[in-house]
Order: sequence, then structure tokens, then C-alpha cells
Amino acid sequence: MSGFDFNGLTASFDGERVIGPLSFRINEGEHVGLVGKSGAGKSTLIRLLYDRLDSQASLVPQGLGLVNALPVFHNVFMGQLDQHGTWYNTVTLIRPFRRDKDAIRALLTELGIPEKLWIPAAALSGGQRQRVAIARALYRQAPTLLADEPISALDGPMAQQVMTMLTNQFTTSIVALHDVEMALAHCTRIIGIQDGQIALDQPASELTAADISVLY
Ligand SMILES: Nc1ncnc2c1ncn2[C@@H]1O[C@H](COP(=O)(O)OP(=O)(O)OP(=O)(O)O)[C@@H](O)[C@H]1O
Repeated sequence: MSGFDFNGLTASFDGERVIGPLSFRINEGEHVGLVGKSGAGKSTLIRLLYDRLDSQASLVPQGLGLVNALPVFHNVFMGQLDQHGTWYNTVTLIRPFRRDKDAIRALLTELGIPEKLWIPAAALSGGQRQRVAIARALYRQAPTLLADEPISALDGPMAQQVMTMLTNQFTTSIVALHDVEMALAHCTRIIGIQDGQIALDQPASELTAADISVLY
């Protein structure tokens, strides 16, 4: 089975090691929940993995990376920017094509914000902004997802729905989650990070929330 082998992952800030060295394998088809307390190194690890996977992955960064001045449509369209030529992207900036409008409107409908299609990202709430970043990742249609706390600003039912959408669409995913119950419900494998090292790595089906609480 194909997948990804990560070897010798390290990260340091100001000469201080905050990650690794870490080596592990992610198999195709796995949905990995990355858990651990604040400052453990989850965001840094997600960034390292994204660098290694290059354009093979869709990314939902913690900061979301939206362009405030642009409407929601264009922020979502950015997920496919590198899949089109300059001419197509320039025309889309001024007069988007129907097929893209229809596809992005359908995604926003699933995410409960279809009426925001032409609203600038600056005018959205935190939860709406998070859903736009999720739509951008889904629109990219990469086989692999890397996401850093993608549901932190969503209410219970929407958070559940988004996790279901993400695990249904992406063949493989690695998602940093502070909600341990959500990780157990939607992921197949849990990797626990403590002080930049892997302190736990087990199938979700073999774990309870209490098993994970030792990391906190
Ligand atoms: N740009 C930076 N400069 C200096 N130190 C940093 C920087 N980014 C992260 N760190 C440090 O690296 C360590 C890991 O941070 P990271 O953001 O990866 O943790 P995290 O597990 O994602 O935390 P959280 O759950 O709060 O987002 C922390 O000690 C943090 O202070």
C-alpha cells in the first residue's frame, strides 16, 4: 500500500529544538488525529509535513490564509489556482466561469454559507472564515489533507459535519485537533505529541479519551 514515509523531521526556533527528530509512516487511507497540549508542536509538525508533501496536499492552516479584500468565491477558487493557466485565472478574477461558480456555491451550501459567495472575506465571522478555508481545501481536490485545528471555531453539529466531509473526500488526512472526542470519533489513528516527540501512536479504535488525557 502506498503512503508517506517521513524521516528525520526536525524543527528549531532560536536554536531550541521544538520537534523531533521524528520518523514515521502514514499509510494511504489513514485519517490521523494529531493531539497534544498547547505548545507541544502540532502546528510546527503540520507545517513540516506540508513542506515535505509539497503540492500533493490540501492545507487548512491555523491562520486560515484568506485574502480579506477578495470575495469568498475567489478565496475558494484559490484552491485550484495552480491547476489553471494565467488566462483562465485572470478571466476568473473579473468574470468567473459558470462551472466554477456552481461548484463553489454547492460546497458553500454544504457548509451552510451559500449566501456569502460574493461577500469579502473581511466581512465574515471567525466560524464563517474557517468554513471558507475548509471549502478552499475541498475545492483543491488533492488526495491528502493537512489541517491545523480546522473546526475550532465551529459549533457542534457543523464541526461534526465538516469532519465527516473531510474524511469522506480525502483519501488520507492528518488533522491537528484539540477536541479529543472528535478525534476519536472521526480518525482511524491517533498520534499524540509531547514536547516535540511522538508520545502515543495507536489506532483510534483501541483508545479512550482517558488514554489520551495523559498527554495534557
Ligand atoms: N515562530 C516561532 N518562533 C519561536 N518559537 C515558536 C514559533 N512557532 C512555534 N514556536 C514554539 O514551538 C513550540 C511548538 O509550537 P506549536 O505552535 O507547533 O505548538 P502547538 O502544539 O501547535 O500549539 P497550539 O495547540 O497552542 O497551537 C512552542 O514551544 C512554541 O513556542
